[in-house]
Parts: sequence; C-alpha cells; structure tokens
Amino acid sequence: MYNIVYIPGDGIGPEVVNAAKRVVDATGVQCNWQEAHAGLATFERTGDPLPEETLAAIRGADASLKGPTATASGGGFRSVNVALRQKLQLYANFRPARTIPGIKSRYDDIDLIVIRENTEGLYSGLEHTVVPGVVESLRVISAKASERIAKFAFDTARRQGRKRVTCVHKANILKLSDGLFLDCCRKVAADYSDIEFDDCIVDAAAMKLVIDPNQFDMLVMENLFGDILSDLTSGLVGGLGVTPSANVGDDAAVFEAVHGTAPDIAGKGLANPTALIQSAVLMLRFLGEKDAADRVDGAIRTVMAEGKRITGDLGGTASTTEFTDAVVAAL
Ligand SMILES: NC(=O)C1=CN([C@@H]2O[C@H](COP(=O)(O)OP(=O)(O)OC[C@H]3O[C@@H](n4cnc5c(N)ncnc54)[C@H](O)[C@@H]3O)[C@@H](O)[C@H]2O)C=CC1
Ligand SMILES: O=C(O)CCC(=O)C(=O)O
Ligand SMILES: [Mg+2]
Repeated sequence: MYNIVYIPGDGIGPEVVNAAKRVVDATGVQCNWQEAHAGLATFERTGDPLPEETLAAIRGADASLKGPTATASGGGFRSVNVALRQKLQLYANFRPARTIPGIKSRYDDIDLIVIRENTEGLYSGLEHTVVPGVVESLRVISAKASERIAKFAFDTARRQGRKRVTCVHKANILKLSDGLFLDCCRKVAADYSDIEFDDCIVDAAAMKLVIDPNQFDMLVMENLFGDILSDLTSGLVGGLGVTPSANVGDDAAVFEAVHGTAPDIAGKGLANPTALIQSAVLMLRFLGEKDAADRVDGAIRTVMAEGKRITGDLGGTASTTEFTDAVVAAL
C-alpha cells in the first residue's frame, strides 16, 4: 500500500487528476490516496496558495500527483510550482517527449528527454523595482545546483541506456551564469566516459529541435530554457495534452503534466488526461511498479492506435471521461 498525496489544482486539474487516479486504481496497485490543496482556488478559500499542511503531506508521502495550478500574469501571488520546487528541493524536472503511434504530429519517431534545473535561474522570479520604470530580475546560477542537475542527467542517461547528453545554454552572452552552468556540465561529463557529451546554444537548439529533433537524445538546461523548450518538445509529439513530467528531489517527488490549467477548456470535460496519466506512469516507475506502469502505457497506446475515442486536441470527439473509460477498459 502506497501513501499517495493528490492535489486537484485549478482549471482542468480536478478533471485530469480524477482520470489519472482512476487509471492507477485500475492497475490493482494499492494506493492510500490523501487529498491536499494548492493553487488559486486554495488561495481564494484560505488566503494561502500553498498551505504548510500540503508541504507536510507531500514530505510524508511515497509520491504525489499534482494537477496544474494557476499563476496570474503580472500581479498576484508567486507561482505555487516555483515555491513547491524550491521548498521541497525538487531540483530535477524530467520531461520526456515520446511519439505515441496514432497521434498525428510532425514526426513519427521522437524519443527525447528534457532535464530542467528546477530551483534557480530567472524562473525564481527574484525581482524588484530599482526606481519607478526600471525593474531588475536576478538570474542566480550556482555551481552546486548546476552540478547536481548535470549529475542527475548523466545518471538518468546511464540508467535508461541513453547515448548522449547535450547541455543547452546561452554562455556566449551570459558568460558568467551560463558559463558556470556549462563548465559544471563539462566537469560532471568527465566522470561518465560511457555517455557522449556536447553543448548547443539555446536559440540554435530551438531551431534544430523543430527541423531535426532526432539529432538530440537528452537535453539538460537551466530552469527558464527548460520551461520553454519542454513545451516545444511537447509540440513535437502531439502537444501538451500528452506529455508528462516529474519533479524529483532527494526527499520527495511530485508528478504533474507539462501543461497548465487550460482555462479555455476547463470544466467542459474536454481535457486530454493522457499527460497526467503518463505522469502517473512515471510515478509508478518511481515506486518500482514497472509492470503496472508498462500496462498503463500499453493501454494508452492501444486506445491511441485505435483512434476512435481520442480527445479534441488530437482531432477526436471523446470527453475526458470517455477516453479514461477506454484506457481503463484496455487495461
Ligand atoms: N504545472 C503547472 O501547474 C502549470 C501551470 N501553468 C499555469 O496555467 C495557466 C494557463 O497557462 P497557459 O499558458 O494557458 O498554458 P496551458 O498549458 O494551460 O494551455 C496552453 C494550451 O494548451 C491546451 N491544453 C493544455 N493542456 C491540455 C490538455 N490536457 N488537453 C487538451 N488541451 C490542453 C490549452 O487548452 C491551451 O490552448 C497559467 O496560470 C499558468 O501559470 C502553466 C503551466 C504549468
Ligand atoms: O508555475 C506556473 O504557473 C507555470 C509553471 C510552468 O509553466 C511549468 O512548470 O512548466
Ligand atoms: Mg511551462
């Protein structure tokens, strides 16, 4: 019996979290689900978007499954995701993009992984007004966090039989900060002679990913570049509706999709739950439940290949529930 915390979140969050829970339960893996709260709805109810009891519940759980949480542009509270990743030191963000046969996309053979440093960089949102009309944002990069994420990337590459790790950076312009990140990746690479290492400047990497993604294998980068490029790699395999993500630290792990709250389709039963179900697959693998993880992956592939009960983002007409029913039936 695993103790799993689930956070419904905002927008489409409750719909896709419910779908992922149903699928995990259908595998027969025994989970004691504990509900915890975070996000905009939690803020409106309690005045705190990330209550201390939610952090404590995640710390005490075997793993957590999180729906997306809303962060307003401009004013409003600081991102719950950034706070969660920093407070729990979930330093590694793992975002695979893999072709699922049957889903129409530009390519039919993608198998990439984006590894994103999850605790520092511009994404921390450390900003202040210097004088009215002038704002400063701090982009802190440390050797400790850079070496830690590089090591995570190489260890993951080794465990998963990957051939090459590419550091994506802007060290030609950000000579000190990205220079340090690149140096740390080079230093760590020297300890992994069985895995190739190279680097690519981020603007060129974006172009190369669109033109010929298979020239890459695993990509490691700082926080903001990872945020942007992981949406791009999602787009290579069918979009945000299908790509999972894991936030992993030494003491806790939170599994969520790459996508956000999708306000344009929230509450309508239109969301594709595949991304969060695939995040639950990553969670099952993390828990050591390989057989259940493979079975869910296989069930999704069966439903996608059949193509009759897929959601609107993939060109189908199925609702979130109808697609989930089909996955459960295929299991
Ligand atoms: N991990 C998290 O909690 C994340 C939260 N967000 C938050 O979500 C809010 C909305 O952000 P947006 O930039 O609009 O990005 P978004 O990912 O919510 O939506 C972008 C587009 O993708 C579509 N989409 C996303 N997930 C889908 C799914 N499962 N099925 C079908 N279509 C899907 C949406 O309908 C929309 O057209 C913001 O407040 C943002 O801060 C954004 C990304 C991650
Ligand atoms: O925290 C947010 O609202 C956005 C998060 C996000 O885009 C991501 O984690 O990829
Ligand atoms: Mg993002």
